Amino acid sequence: MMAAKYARENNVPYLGICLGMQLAVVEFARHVMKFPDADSTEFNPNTKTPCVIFMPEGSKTHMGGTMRLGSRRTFFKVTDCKSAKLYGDVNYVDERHRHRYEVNPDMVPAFENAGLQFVGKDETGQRMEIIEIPDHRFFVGVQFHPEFKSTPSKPSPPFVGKLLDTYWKLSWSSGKLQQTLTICSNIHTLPTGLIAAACGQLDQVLQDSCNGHVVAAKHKLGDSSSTPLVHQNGHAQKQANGGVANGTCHANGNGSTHG
Ligand SMILES: NC(=O)CC[C@H](N)C(=O)O
Repeated sequence: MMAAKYARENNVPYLGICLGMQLAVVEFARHVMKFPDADSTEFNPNTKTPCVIFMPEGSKTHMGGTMRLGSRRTFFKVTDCKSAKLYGDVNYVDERHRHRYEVNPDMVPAFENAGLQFVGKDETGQRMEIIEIPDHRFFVGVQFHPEFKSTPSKPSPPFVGKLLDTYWKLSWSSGKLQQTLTICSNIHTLPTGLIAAACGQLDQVLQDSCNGHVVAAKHKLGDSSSTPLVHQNGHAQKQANGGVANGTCHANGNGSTHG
């Protein structure tokens, strides 16, 4: 909660996942909306300001069966937001879930009046999936777990966005993000991989760096049309001289070694 407060007040990039989003909401209620006893009923069942409440899915009582679990759909309700841009301006995303408590839907209008946006919701509009503070450089909370679908060569968009914004204070306004990424992608430094990941081109960059080249990513954010050219979990054969046969390389290992 202190980390969320510090990030919010000091314009430090913040990505809250599941409980991280819930705590950011409680923090916002306490310190922006001035409800000192705001809480999650998970921690204080008697709070007079229950901003996060038990919202079971499936059984309402059976322990173990009350969890909102697995892949669920999130619809973007605000199209001009950072999360929608990161996911490639899609209408919805499917991400994995694992929780029982959620933002109290009855308090959403009050939160929105105070400047907290609920940019992603489930199909009923009752379950809050993504929050953002529009005035902040990068303050994003997700009720789902983006890490579950994140892989080395296709990192999840919220993580890429947080890292990109940490390295550069990006301009997220319409049309500017692509321009900023194009400029950044010409800098041949560590973030080349990050840019490539954001553009769905990490496979290409890994392939080219195996061949001794470093290339700038050119495709637009969210464009996943590039064809993977390397083994992501692969079986390329490493030669005795330490080289990799056929110019192939691994994103995360498991190659066999000869000699
Ligand atoms: N995965 C989590 O962070 C769980 C958050 C919270 N304890 C819930 O069940 O809602």
